[in-house]
Amino acid sequence: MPRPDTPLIIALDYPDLDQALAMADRLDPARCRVKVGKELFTRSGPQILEALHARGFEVFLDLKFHDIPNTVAGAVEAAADHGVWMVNVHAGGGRRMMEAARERLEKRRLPTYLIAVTVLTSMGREDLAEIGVDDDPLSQVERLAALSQRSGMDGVVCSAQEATALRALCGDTFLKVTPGIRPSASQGDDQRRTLTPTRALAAGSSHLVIGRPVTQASDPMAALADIEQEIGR
Ligand SMILES: O=C(O)c1cc(=O)[nH]c(=O)n1[C@@H]1O[C@H](COP(=O)(O)O)[C@@H](O)[C@H]1O
Repeated sequence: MPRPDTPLIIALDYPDLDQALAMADRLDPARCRVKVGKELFTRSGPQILEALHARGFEVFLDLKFHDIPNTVAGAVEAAADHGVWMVNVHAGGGRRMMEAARERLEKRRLPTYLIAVTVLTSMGREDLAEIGVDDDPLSQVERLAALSQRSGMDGVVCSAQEATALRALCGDTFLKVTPGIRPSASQGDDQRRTLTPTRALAAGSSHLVIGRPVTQASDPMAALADIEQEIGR
């Protein structure tokens, strides 16, 4: 099946397999990718990946691994063995952790994209101060993105607010996967650093991760169609 030519990744943030697949069955694998996160994977296990692959979806397994290098390398290898399109780690785990993960994929020639989370989009300057980072989110994102690139990552997770700066710092081909996408009319929820789909793409996001604005909409398909129309797809 050809790779979908779309920046959209729909976050299947549901508490069980049935609800996640009910949503997936309404989506078109030619028009979006899907993301499986911590809640769904912890409840359903790898069978959700098999079910989504059987439906033709490319899957971003978002488990944000953050542990010692050997443990993360093994976890990333396990994810890649499930055939996922993309997997992520926390850049805060450091260079040796990211390099170990990259080396493990290289050794097995596994094609899964490996990206690193910089600063969660739910965090603002005050949240960073509380964990001892006395800096603005942009500076910390730039620092961690540069480290991620040096450590062999294919890209980062960041907010779209930082995408333009990262394009200048890390180049066009370095992936900028951006959650915190909020169509103008909808709410921010627990997100702090948000942008609309159109502005996110204009800023240089390579992929838009969208959850609640679609999954919690009264008519999810209409919400998705609005977003596709907004970004000209
Ligand atoms: O790695 C992620 O996907 C991620 C990183 C981040 O910094 N912020 C963030 O929101 N996410 C994920 O992106 C999705 C955003 O969902 P909504 O806020 O509902 O659109 C959730 O599944 C989050 O777990």
